[in-house]
Amino acid sequence: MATILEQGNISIHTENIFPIIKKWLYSDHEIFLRELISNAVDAIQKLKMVSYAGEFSGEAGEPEIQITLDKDKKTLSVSDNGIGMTAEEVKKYLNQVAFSSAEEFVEKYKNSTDQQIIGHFGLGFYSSFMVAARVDVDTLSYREGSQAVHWSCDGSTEFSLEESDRAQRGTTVTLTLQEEELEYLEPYRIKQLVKTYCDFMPVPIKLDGEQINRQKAPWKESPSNLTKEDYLEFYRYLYPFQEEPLLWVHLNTDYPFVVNGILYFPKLKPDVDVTKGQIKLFCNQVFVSDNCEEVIPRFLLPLRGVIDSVDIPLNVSRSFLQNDRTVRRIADYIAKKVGDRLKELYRDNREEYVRCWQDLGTFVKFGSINDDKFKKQVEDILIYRSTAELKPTTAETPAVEVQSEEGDAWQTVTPASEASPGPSYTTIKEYLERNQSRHENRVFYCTDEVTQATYVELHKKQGLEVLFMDSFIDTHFISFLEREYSEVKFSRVDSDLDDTLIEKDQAADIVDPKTNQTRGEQLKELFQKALNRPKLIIRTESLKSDDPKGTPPAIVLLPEALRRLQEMNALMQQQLAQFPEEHVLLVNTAHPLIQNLINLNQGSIIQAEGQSASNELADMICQHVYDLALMSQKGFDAEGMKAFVERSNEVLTRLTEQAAK
Ligand SMILES: Nc1ncnc2c1ncn2[C@@H]1O[C@H](COP(=O)(O)OP(=O)(O)OP(=O)(O)O)[C@@H](O)[C@H]1O
Repeated sequence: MATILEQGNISIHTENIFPIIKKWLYSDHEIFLRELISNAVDAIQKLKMVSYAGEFSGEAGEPEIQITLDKDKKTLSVSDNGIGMTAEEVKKYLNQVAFSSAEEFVEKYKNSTDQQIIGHFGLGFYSSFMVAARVDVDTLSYREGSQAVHWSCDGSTEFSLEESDRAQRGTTVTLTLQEEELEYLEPYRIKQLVKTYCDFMPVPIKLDGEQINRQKAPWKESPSNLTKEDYLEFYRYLYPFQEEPLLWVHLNTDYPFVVNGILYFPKLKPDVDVTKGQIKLFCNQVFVSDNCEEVIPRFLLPLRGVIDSVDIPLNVSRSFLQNDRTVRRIADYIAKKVGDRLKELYRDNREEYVRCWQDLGTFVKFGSINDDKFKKQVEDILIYRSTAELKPTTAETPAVEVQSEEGDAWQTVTPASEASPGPSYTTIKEYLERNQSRHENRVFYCTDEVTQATYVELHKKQGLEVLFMDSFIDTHFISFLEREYSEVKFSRVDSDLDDTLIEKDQAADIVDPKTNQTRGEQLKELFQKALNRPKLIIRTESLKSDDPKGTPPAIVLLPEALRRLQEMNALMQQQLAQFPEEHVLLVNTAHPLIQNLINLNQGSIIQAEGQSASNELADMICQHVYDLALMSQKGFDAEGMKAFVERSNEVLTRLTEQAAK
């Protein structure tokens, strides 16, 4: 029989602390394991420290934590080969420190209705009583000549302390589980918990001899020790079966707060919910939370990876966290690092920057709209694909100031590819400077390269530079740019035609003595009659070109203000913008087809009263020209498509009949 060293009452001030602990956050009982393993890790680290300090000269052995499950005895034990405790320490730490921290915690939160406590850290050792009917601690201190001791407590405020015959240094905490907590005897459940909370703890955690944690936490390593493959491997580990990230940033600072972490830029998809964070929050390699929406700026939510900081308060509510000064400074630090990373890539590897821009751009734009500081940081590296043929970008292009701190490493996923001309990219500033003499303070942009191809081509042919603003965030971003550059007018290529695209057409003004109408008026009337759309505005202009056949016979224009109104209404009603009936059909009088049309129609006027065959054909061709112009603005509905096909066949039949005559 072991010598009983002491029996007594644990000094606590809150009566019946156990029922409160047991009830505390029922769903979070599982954190007891995290707490026990954290204590075991601490005990192992402490042994290292006393060893370094020369206070321990014995054999430390390989650090390790063992979890043992015994279904018969209904026990779960966590065993470490750390520093251990003397009888005095057991009394001090388990009876007083542990209890007082548990008491303090319960005191603080027992009336709290806010269940959103971020980490539930600090409950410590006594969280065991959430699941255990009895807790036994068997421990032997590293101190020479120590007597091993056994502490036991059955959940009441009474404890017993006896001598133990334990021979190995370290501590074993054994929980005899309550009947309703027997799930913690299942190996799969323990593996799952270790994987969630303790995967990156720096000591091997073993269950039945098998190591069940990954142990290595790359974010704690020096960036210079990590290869590209290490970063990628870690990403795949955290987010299996996902596309490779574009690039990453390794956070590593000790002052004025401690933050470590690796943040990855994933490829952004329009359907990704950017309001849901996927960055994992850790505290000293212990998993805290699956998102840290309160810790990082909103616009950084699309990023993935890990942030680890002991300076983020965890026993607080999420709303408190948001307003915490240190947390806000940490958030600013992270945003700045991300901005620096992008600037560095822009400066050092422009090709790579451009390659990733399709995805990065959305992110950078989102950040610019949402965060003024970030906007200032990245405004010079916001680029747009342009129709201008600019010189291939090189590393010598305007340098961007990048602040780098020792220890921060920036890596890119793909090495710079061989220089290839590729598409040109420009900043708005460069665009405005380049085009100042031709169209001051005016930016032409295109939101859909395919449907707006005709318009882009028209601009290009006349040497007007068009920017592609075709990512899903760009509609919002253009409004943002307009606020930023208040003196600049942004016009979509299909909103109106710049004067430089139009030639003064003398012929259109000639009055036909037979009808007393100008050619322009005749055409307008012809189209009005054929199309019969009262809201349609018909304009006749001669489009400038060396080869009129190369320009379209007609185009549909949608005035900028009108289109935006439409888009806004649609947004408010959460619908897709409908194509407004009120739009402009610009008929290109320079095109041979339009010239022929006038002749065809005139022929019919002379020929006969009423609707002649050529009259009919002219009408049909008008409708056809309109349909073709409309096609680049909107698709046909079923009826429109049917009419278009039928008319195409009819027009072709008539034309072939005429040609065969
Ligand atoms: N496995 C162990 N080996 C050695 N000492 C231990 C062990 N477990 C607990 N202790 C001692 O008991 C004390 C109380 O533990 P407890 O978990 O309640 O609080 P803590 O670890 O100090 O802080 P926290 O509340 O953040 O967990 C510890 O500080 C430590 O000195």
